[in-house]
Amino acid sequence: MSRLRVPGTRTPTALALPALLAVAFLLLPLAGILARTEWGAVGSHLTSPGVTDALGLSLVVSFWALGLSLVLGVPLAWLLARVSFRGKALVRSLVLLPMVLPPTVGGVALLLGFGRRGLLGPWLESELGIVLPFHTSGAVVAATFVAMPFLIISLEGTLAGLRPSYEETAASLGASPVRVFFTVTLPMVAPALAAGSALTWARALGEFGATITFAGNLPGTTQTLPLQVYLLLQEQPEAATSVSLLLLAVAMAVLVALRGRWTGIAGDRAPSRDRPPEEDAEQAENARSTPHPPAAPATLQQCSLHTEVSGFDNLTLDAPAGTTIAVVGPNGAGKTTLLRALLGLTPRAHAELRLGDTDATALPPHRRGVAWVPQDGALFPHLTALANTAYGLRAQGVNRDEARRTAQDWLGRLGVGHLAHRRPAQLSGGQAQRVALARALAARPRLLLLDEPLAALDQTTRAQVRHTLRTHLEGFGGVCLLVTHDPVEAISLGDRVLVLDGGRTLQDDSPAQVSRHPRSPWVARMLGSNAWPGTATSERTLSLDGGGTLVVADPLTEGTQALAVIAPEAVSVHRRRPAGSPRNVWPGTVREITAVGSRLRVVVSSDESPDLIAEITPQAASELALGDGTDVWTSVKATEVTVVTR
Ligand SMILES: Nc1ncnc2c1ncn2[C@@H]1O[C@H](COP(=O)(O)OP(=O)(O)OP(=O)(O)O)[C@@H](O)[C@H]1O
Repeated sequence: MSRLRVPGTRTPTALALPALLAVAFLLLPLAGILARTEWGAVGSHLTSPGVTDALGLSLVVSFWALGLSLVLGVPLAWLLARVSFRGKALVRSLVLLPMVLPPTVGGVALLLGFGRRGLLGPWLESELGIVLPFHTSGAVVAATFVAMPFLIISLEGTLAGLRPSYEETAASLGASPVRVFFTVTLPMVAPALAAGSALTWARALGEFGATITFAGNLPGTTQTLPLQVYLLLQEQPEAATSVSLLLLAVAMAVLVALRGRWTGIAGDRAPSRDRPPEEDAEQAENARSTPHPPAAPATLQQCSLHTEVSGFDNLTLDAPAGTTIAVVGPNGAGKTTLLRALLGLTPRAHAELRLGDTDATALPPHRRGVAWVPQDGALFPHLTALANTAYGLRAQGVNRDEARRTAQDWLGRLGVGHLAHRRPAQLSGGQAQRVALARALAARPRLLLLDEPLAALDQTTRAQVRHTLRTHLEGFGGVCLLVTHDPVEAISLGDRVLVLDGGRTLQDDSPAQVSRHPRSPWVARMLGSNAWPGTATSERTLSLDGGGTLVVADPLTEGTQALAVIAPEAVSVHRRRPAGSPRNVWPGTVREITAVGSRLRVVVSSDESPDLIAEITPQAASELALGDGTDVWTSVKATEVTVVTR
């Protein structure tokens, strides 16, 4: 393997010298221990009764300290990472304090807090009969005091970095908060928890200052190994060296085992692209495979939807069972807020929610029966596709075998049955989306929420997954809300299109109706049409907001605000001014030509009208010799203009 050296990064001598000195400074004491160890006597030193007693005590104390740190520190780390409360910065400083405090000062503080004459000590003694100083429990308290911060800070950082969508999705599949914590949160932070635990244990094992100050140095009771070393150093220096060697070896072993982990390898890994080589072939095969027929109605809940949302979003929505509603709208329109309100996951909007006969308004997210597929799928990275898919059923109390059978069946229906034992990192984007959908459907939701389910996929995969999605949405008994920015998705998947703007319903119609009569320029443009707002100046004339006039066929009342929608296919492009029937003719200049499928979209700018998009065949474009900057005439028949009054 060749090493790459960035040009111009020669090791500067001025830095190398002090750096080498620093390494030597750290190394020399360790070398001293190794050099002065009487190797032949190490065995007898380490097996002498005093040392074995101290070793046993050290293990007891350090593991108790670790246990206490886990019991107290994990909840504290969770609160620090997840809950905002007053005084949080102060609590965090308090947690870090033992790391920077001289341990003897820590010992004095413990005496004043928990000692016989401390704040809590007398109560502990009179009520519980516990006296900590000169007792093993005192050594445990001292070790916990100095070691627990290592656990808390490593865990807090990882928990804070964990995307909430995993836990929220788990709740939407029916898992209670406790179940979510043990089956999603903890496994995902396991590497950080293990690293923090190892450091905490090592720190507790090596604790000296606070222990000797608070708990004393009683052989067999509080005299742990580090205290033993201190004692031996005065009476038997060779034995002290051997015990030091043992502690050094333990510390090194912990560091080697941790290599780099402490700095936070969370479970929240970016999906690696380490797909097995057979993947592409499988994907191709997968694309060809026909999905299973939609789920049998018995496994699905046929529920209608009635909701009244207030807060940032203000709308009422009614839909019979089996309806798919495509939710569209510009950025910030409140689409995600609507979904989160239905899930019960946001304080920004409140949803009165009725699903079939059930009033779900007051139910917590995991009892609503509202399954959510977030944009990235949020498949649990520590579980296989099968376990991911079985998750909702398990959370709802279905036994393991049955849950797995049903999950396998759903994966099969979505054409990814053969990937059941893969982890999410070993799936392609399209496969992961199918698994995420299988997971949501397997949980038998009453309402299904899909947040841009195809956004992360490339064009080809998108078309395949869209097809799969359509097949399964047709078989889904409940109502499905599907947020999308893609007009093709909205029109091809939605039975209805709900257009939001500023948190309100702008339009809620069938796709055909929305395409024909878009209620805002944004919707019209999203659907690819020309949309010109204006005001009627006579029965058939619209004065356009962007300048110019437009003659329309539908009669208008003077003064009416209206939106004129012109499909790009209805725009004709000419090199000379056309004679004859069209009532709307403008001179202009070609500003842009782009290919859309087998046709060309031509954008024409004009001084007499707003920009106009025309769609023509490549043959027509070549006959007209069109290019950027070509002077042209455009025309639109009055009968081709759809007028939507506002
Ligand atoms: N946690 C939050 N705190 C405060 N404001 C928020 C929060 N989340 C969203 N918003 C604001 O609420 C409004 C609606 O946001 P929302 O995410 O629902 O929009 P959206 O329609 O999903 O947009 P996009 O298409 O960009 O995803 C936006 O103005 C956004 O800035």
